[in-house]
Amino acid sequence: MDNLIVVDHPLIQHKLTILRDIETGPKEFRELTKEITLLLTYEATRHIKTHSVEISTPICRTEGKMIEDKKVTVVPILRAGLGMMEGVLSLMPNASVGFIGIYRDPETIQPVEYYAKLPGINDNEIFVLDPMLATGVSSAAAIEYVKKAGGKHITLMCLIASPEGASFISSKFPDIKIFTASLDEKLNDHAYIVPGLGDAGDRLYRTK
Ligand SMILES: O=P(O)(O)OC[C@H]1O[C@H](OP(=O)(O)OP(=O)(O)O)[C@H](O)[C@@H]1O
Ligand SMILES: O=c1cc[nH]c(=O)[nH]1
Ligand SMILES: [Mg+2]
Repeated sequence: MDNLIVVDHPLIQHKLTILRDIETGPKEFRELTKEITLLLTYEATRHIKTHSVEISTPICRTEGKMIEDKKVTVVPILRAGLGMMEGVLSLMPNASVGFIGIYRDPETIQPVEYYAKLPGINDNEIFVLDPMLATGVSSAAAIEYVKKAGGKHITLMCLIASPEGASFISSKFPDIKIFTASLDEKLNDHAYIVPGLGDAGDRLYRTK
């Protein structure tokens, strides 16, 4: 899978290990989700354009490079993607944010879309956020929605991907890169990622 990038930096591995631990409570879980996402963002934004600006240092005039984060749109998939949002926004505070609400029906394992509000996305760089790429149906539904709204430059960021989810997304959207902190072993009979971290939304918001 050429379009799957596993960002297995030691700092990310360390934080992901604590995140997975069943003993880690919601406060730390939220902090780690933000921190890992921030580190993933560093890699996932390598391709974004820079432009030259002239500035004065205390010594002389010089040219520097800057990004235009006003042309970036972040799209967390509710609920659990919300936990990743601040990690991206802390590096690109002028990005616009769109929200897509999707939950996975536990019986059918099909995505149920219940909310969507996207800003104008024009030619923006779009980062879809979904912490768990399990079967991939939720991310695929969100990507389809963003594409229908005119999104062209889409990157998917997740914390943990399953082989099944990663190959589903990469065959459906060969032009989309997936950045993940880990490619896990497999899905279990309930389509949960193994070893995974359980239900990301429940752990972020203590709903179970
Ligand atoms: O790859 P998939 O098989 O689609 O599974 C992944 C999705 O499942 C979870 O959402 P969930 O349905 O638990 O909703 P929540 O975020 O509101 O908890 C998770 O946050 C992903 O969006
Ligand atoms: O392992 C999984 C699969 C789907 N959703 C989660 O939150 N975790
Ligand atoms: Mg959930």
